[in-house]
Amino acid sequence: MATSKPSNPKSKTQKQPASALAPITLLGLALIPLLTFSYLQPRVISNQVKSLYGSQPIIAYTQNNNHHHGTLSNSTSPIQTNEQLAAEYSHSCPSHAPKTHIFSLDPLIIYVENYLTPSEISYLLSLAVPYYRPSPVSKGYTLEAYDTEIRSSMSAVLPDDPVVACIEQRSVDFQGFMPCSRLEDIQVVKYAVGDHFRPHFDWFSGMANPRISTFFVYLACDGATEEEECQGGATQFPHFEGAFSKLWCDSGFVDCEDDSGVGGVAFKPVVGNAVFWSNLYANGTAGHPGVWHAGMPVKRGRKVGLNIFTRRETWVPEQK
Ligand SMILES: O=C(O)CCC(=O)C(=O)O
Ligand SMILES: [Fe+2]
Repeated sequence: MATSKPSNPKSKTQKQPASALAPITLLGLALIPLLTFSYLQPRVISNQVKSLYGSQPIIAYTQNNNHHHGTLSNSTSPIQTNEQLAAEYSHSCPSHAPKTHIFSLDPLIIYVENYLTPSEISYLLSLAVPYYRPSPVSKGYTLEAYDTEIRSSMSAVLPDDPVVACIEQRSVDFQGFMPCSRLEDIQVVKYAVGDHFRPHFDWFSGMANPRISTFFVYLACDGATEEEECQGGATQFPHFEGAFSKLWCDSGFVDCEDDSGVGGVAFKPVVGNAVFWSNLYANGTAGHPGVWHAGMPVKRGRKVGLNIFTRRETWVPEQK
């Protein structure tokens, strides 16, 4: 069953439960031309960035079922164009049932297969293009700073958009139907060869409104040719101390040949999949040392990911 769509996709208000959908669906149908029109308009987006979008190239990704990282291939379902996807998502968010695996209870780490569909991934990759800027780092209490020794990559804060709104809704529903207002604007991050993010917490001490959780979703891991995959670029949790089944290695989700010698666990960039973790201890205090994590250097090709951060309280864009 589809999830209803807020009339303003970026209003980040809670969506209606499915049972209350009928009148809203009718209203939604009546609003389609309006929303489609609005999708084609320039949007004012978070803080600094203002831009037009709408005619980015469509990257044809297809479904991959073989659990290895790389681009998506061998589709069974047709890929929608960006325009089709935006029109559909403006009407209602489609149902989506990703497959979840608890990796660890303490810290809480959940692995999600197919968190995003191939069409959504193509869409986000196109949407991000005009917004890439060098990725900032947060240093203690200071605001944005740049230090490529700590973090080298390009980040794109995504604009107000119907597909983004549905992915945000999916992300708060996953977390017990939280209000959408707790989410930061979601961010695409792109790593070329040699790019990395040194070990860090997404939460830091002194954050007035801490990031309580993170989704990191893999959008691309590709190389020079269509068949080639990226190498490196795992998301590593060097202080993770728990044991896990060898099946995590066999599935291709965890890099068990990691040669960095630091132990812990490293998740490979498997396109479409996500790692979700809580930055908190079970009693709600931040931050759990087991989720200290890094984006390992990319050794070949490019890796693109999506950060979805949830705050404890309503997120105010200026807030760091
Ligand atoms: O690139 C990764 O695997 C992790 C990225 C990350 O930790 C972040 O952007 O905060
Ligand atoms: Fe991080």
